[in-house]
Amino acid sequence: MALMRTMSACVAVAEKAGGVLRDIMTSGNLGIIDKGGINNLQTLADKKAQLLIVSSLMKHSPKATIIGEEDDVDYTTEEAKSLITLDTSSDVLQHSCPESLAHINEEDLVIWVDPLDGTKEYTEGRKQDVTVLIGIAAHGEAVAGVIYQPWYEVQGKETGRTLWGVVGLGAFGFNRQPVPEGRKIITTTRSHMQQSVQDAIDSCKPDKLIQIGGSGSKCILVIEGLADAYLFASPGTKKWDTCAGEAIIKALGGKMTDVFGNPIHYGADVSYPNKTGVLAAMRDFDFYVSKIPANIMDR
Ligand SMILES: Nc1ncnc2c1ncn2[C@@H]1O[C@H](COP(=O)(O)O)[C@@H](OP(=O)(O)O)[C@H]1O
Ligand SMILES: [Mg+2]
Ligand SMILES: [Mg+2]
Ligand SMILES: [Mg+2]
Repeated sequence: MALMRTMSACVAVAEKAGGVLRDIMTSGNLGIIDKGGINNLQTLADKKAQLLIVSSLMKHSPKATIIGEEDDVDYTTEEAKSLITLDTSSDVLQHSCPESLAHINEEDLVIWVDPLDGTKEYTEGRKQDVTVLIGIAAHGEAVAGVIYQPWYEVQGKETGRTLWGVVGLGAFGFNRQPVPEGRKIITTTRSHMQQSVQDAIDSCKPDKLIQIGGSGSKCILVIEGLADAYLFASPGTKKWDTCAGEAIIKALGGKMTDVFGNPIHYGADVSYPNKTGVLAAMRDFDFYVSKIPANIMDR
């Protein structure tokens, strides 16, 4: 039961954090900082949303390990206290914990927090690419996750939406399109393109390529059947980019690994970077793995 209790808080705080992203975008004062490297930005929204998420979860689930993307956030301030919420999601709490995860205790949980995924796109006003990601791992595996999309449009209104899932229970909050047999639409980065990424895609000979910002947004394309694979043959993403999406994709019967088909480990002491890239698909997973050249990351 610990997992569902913590998950219910993760869903509620992801939605609240989405409100922070909307408010800061509306204010027009993004406070953009360059963290170094290629298109590796931070804004006031990344920091404030992480402050809200992590201080709330520390209070709600104090025995869990919580790891957030931004490393310069001070949780001891008055602002941190004022942002704490102990809200939970009744949508989550109305489900029982799947049998396979019922033995997990709060201290077994590692929560990976990406307060704003798609920061580069956020700074460019590409709001549809932006998500809040909170993934929960237990014994090194992604087991539950929430993706909140603050600017998702319903009938022309930016109402936002929440996708969440638990392995063994299922996933909720989206519509999966029927997908034609054998179709190969690949989605990948738009702001971190590299030769190795292009080469891996080319060897899969896709019918179409969709380049959008954010790891969460690309997971959503795969989840909804608008893309068949998320392929990024490069280092660059970190555990907080992939944990939530992996859990939801797995809950639906799909798979996410590195580009060679090796599992991604999410234990508290793993190194953050996904050094050997990301591959996710709901079907034909082995096809994509079979097309990746063994030396792809050396290019
Ligand atoms: N070369 C790189 N350097 C730093 N971050 C990278 C990166 N490649 C990908 N990422 C991070 O991975 C996430 C998805 O990237 P992309 O949009 O290129 O697919 C983004 O998360 P954030 O926006 O949370 O930082 C992005 O910053
Ligand atoms: Mg970032
Ligand atoms: Mg991210
Ligand atoms: Mg981020």
